[in-house]
Amino acid sequence: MKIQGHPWRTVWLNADAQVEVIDQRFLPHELITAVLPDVASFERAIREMWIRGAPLIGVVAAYGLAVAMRHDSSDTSLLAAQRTLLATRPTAVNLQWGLARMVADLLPRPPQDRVQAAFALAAHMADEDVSMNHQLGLHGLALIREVARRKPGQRIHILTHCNAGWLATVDWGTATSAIYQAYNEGIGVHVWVDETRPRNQGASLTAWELGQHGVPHTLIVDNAGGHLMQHGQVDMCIVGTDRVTARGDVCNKIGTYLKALAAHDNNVPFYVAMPSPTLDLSVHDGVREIPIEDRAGEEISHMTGLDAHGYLSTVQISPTGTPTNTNPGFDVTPARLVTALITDRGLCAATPAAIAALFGPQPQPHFASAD
Ligand SMILES: CSC[C@@H](O)[C@@H](O)C(=O)COP(=O)(O)O
Repeated sequence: MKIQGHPWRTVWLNADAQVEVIDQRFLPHELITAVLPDVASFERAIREMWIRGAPLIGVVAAYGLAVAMRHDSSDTSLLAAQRTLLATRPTAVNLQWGLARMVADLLPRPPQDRVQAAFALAAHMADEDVSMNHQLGLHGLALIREVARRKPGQRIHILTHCNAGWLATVDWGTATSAIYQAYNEGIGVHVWVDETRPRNQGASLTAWELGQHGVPHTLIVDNAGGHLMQHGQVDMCIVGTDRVTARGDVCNKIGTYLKALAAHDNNVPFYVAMPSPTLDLSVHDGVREIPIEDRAGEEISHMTGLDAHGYLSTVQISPTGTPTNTNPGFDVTPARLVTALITDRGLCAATPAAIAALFGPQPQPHFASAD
């Protein structure tokens, strides 16, 4: 998508053939990029959320293995890099998926062929992410067009949570892909952007990227969604996901579940945009089986933003010593609250039968243990 009119992706190979990313920690206030020269820098970039969002984590991790091969293309180096990167964030299945796909391709090759093959596959995965997101956006677009037909001349209000925009992917985004495509064809969309405490990905990232593209939007506090739904001000919710189970449970940023409950209570359709790599057929009961990332308490007790002089600064908002040791990064929305999954293969009911029919059995990936 565009930043100040110029097309960008979130990850690319620069003129020196180094992997470069947008360092999202500084958005929306500063647009800073970072070069990732070795596995340690990839580990930091994923763990400390310089880059984030399930699809992007998968692709950046794939590039991390390519860079590892450049330094040492042995089996030992490949598997060690896989283990290191796999341990960075537990919830988004795309991380396992991206690493496993790379290892399955590289391990059978002689070490001297691995660097070229690794960069080629990582680039292919980046391009594939872009086309899958575009494709699933077309299926979401059909849903938005349908609402537009029922409300001629009126705005279509779409609520989204966290950032499942292009910054969470290589391009287009998942939840935002349909929104960008609807906007591009002149449909009057308006997005309610949940701020998404504690890290505020909605306020800092979704609001920024929608604004850069010109999509009308309003930032709301996380607690406002239910009220807006009760007053008929939300036509549909579209969120992204970090992992969908074989029976259709959806893991996504903390707070998604509450939005799904409110949507259910108010007959507002609740859609989940899911590219194929985010489906994990090895998991059924999302609440019991998906590992939920436990994050630092400072995300609750502190906030970062611009101060009165325009400098980025961090302030404490809770009393010194208040316990903040419970900070789950994600929650699971049970399948029964999901109206449909918007996937690159088409719309899919969040049921075991519909998911199996559309996605079939997955080949077993080659996973290294994270411990
Ligand atoms: C297309 S991204 C879907 C999800 O990854 C997104 O909504 C989300 O939960 C991101 O979490 P984050 O912790 O910022 O990586």
